[in-house]
Amino acid sequence: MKLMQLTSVLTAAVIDGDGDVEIGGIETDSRGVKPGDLFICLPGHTQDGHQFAAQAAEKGAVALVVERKLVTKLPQVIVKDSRFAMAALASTFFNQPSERMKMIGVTGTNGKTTTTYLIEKILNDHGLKTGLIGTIQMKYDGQSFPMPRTTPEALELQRYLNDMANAGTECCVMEVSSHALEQGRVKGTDFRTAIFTNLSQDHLDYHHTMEEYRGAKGLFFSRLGNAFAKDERSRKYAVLNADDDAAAYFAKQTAAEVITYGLGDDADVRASNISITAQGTSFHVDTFRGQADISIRMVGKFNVYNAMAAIAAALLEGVPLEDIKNSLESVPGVAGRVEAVNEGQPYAVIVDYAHTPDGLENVLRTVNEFAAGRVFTVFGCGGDRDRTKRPIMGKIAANYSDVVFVTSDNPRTEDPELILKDIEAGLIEEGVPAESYKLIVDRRKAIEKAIEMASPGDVVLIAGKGHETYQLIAGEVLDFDDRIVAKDAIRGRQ
Ligand SMILES: CC(=O)N[C@H]1[C@@H](OP(=O)(O)OP(=O)(O)OC[C@H]2O[C@@H](n3ccc(=O)[nH]c3=O)[C@H](O)[C@@H]2O)O[C@H](CO)[C@@H](O)[C@@H]1O[C@H](C)C(=O)N[C@@H](C)C(=O)N[C@H](CCC(=O)O)C(=O)O
Ligand SMILES: Nc1ncnc2c1ncn2[C@@H]1O[C@H](COP(=O)(O)OP(=O)(O)OP(=O)(O)O)[C@@H](O)[C@H]1O
Ligand SMILES: N[C@H](CCC[C@H](N)C(=O)O)C(=O)O
Ligand SMILES: [Mg+2]
Repeated sequence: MKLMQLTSVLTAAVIDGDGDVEIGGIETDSRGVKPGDLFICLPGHTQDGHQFAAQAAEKGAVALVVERKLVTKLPQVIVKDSRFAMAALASTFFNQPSERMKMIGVTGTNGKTTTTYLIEKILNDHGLKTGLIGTIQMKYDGQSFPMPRTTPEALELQRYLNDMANAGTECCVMEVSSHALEQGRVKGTDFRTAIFTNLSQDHLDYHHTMEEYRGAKGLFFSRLGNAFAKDERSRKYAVLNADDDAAAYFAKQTAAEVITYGLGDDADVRASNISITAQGTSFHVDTFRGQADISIRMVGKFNVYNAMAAIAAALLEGVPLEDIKNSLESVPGVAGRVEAVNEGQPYAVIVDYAHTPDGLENVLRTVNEFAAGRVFTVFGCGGDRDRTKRPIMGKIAANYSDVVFVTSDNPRTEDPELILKDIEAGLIEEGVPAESYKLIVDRRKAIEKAIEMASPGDVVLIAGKGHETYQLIAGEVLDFDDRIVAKDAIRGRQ
């Protein structure tokens, strides 16, 4: 495709130089440029992509997209916002892949991964070829790929969506993080259904205040298109958790048809008679397409919410409620989400990805509902991320546990001991006696210690890292999997 043709989607962009140059690919990282590429200079949070234009040229870039004119021999396309340009050019270059599939997106502080997994399962069982993009992986057409982040950057996203659509995928269900919305990573992606799970504290390092954080999530709903399009395929839906205060705000922002779920009588999809055991959760559900009694194999009231969101989304795709029920009941669980580590030991060990105050409180409430004995919680908080959540999570852990093992999550570039101290501040403020908690920097040792102390009937909850198979310490990526470490510790004791 010629530069002029590709960039014609950017009405106000100015081309300085030869617009007839042939563009073979698009790249935003100079280190990955291949001959024939168009290099887009992005102003980042730590670096300015404009500084790498010369390096990109050396590696064979044939044109640049810039926000300010550079001294260069290459033709350059001058734009106001190169992130917007990236989204527009990527979706054009890859032939608008989101218009070739039904796109379902899930945003919210907690429950995105779980909800996307449920929807993917229901739609695939129904015979709709469905792909998935999110925290754990991307998968479609029997293949899966690990993902470095929850929501890919616009350029990668359009590339992946194109691969998916070309493989015959009919629906794509993906997680849409608040970072992605704020950075415009899903601009150029045409969503049919936007789902909201819940809003609670996280990422205040990035969004600063809860209002800003809510505003970022709101972008998802305000950007959805027309609810009343003539052909059904083009209609838009906002599926909102009516029990969360933010739902009313999102409902106001959107031009899509609002479908609600929750426990209240007014919700379009509403659950009642919730019953939780260590094996799973059962509930009754009333919907705009009938009612059913459903028993899922995942524990926790919060999973009833995830299931309701999935039910609403699947009903909108025409899946009968009876089929939805069968699919939901067949899901064994999602990796690293309330995942039991079972080596035949007389106490329970559970690995969970709760890494926010609300997530931790929810999973601990659930654990307390079925724990026959004491509850031991092993957890930490990630470094280079929201610091204000640390003491809050410390308090929550103490309130719902008999003993708390405060340890490292992914310290990244921070001093691990100081992160533990931030969490301890919450424990001290709460007046938790010193014998009720331990600070153990080494996560393996903390897990071993908790498991060593467990008696029959006790529950050891290991929270924060879930499916992760690594630990990020001082810039290094070390092998670490809570499930394997816990297994070794259980076996070591036996
Ligand atoms: C805060 C944030 O989201 N940062 C993302 C952002 O980084 P940045 O703006 O700092 O980029 P930068 O390093 O300054 O570089 C600017 C430009 O120069 C280019 N560059 C840089 C160096 C070089 O040698 N050559 C070169 O061309 C870069 O490719 C980039 O285009 O753009 C980068 C490239 O796309 C991302 O990798 C990076 O994600 C970082 C790694 C990250 O950790 N993000 C997390 C916080 C995140 O996005 N998390 C959410 C999940 C949140 C949730 O749970 O809800 C997610 O969606 O995963
Ligand atoms: N609907 C929910 N409400 C509150 N907490 C939840 C909900 N669903 C899951 N959780 C808790 O949050 C943890 C993370 O769940 P999940 O991975 O589905 O969320 P996520 O939104 O994808 O997280 P991330 O932002 O890291 O991608 C779970 O392990 C569980 O403890
Ligand atoms: N998506 C979340 C993951 C946090 C997982 C936790 N293990 C950590 O490293 O903080 C984030 O980017 O904040
Ligand atoms: Mg996720």
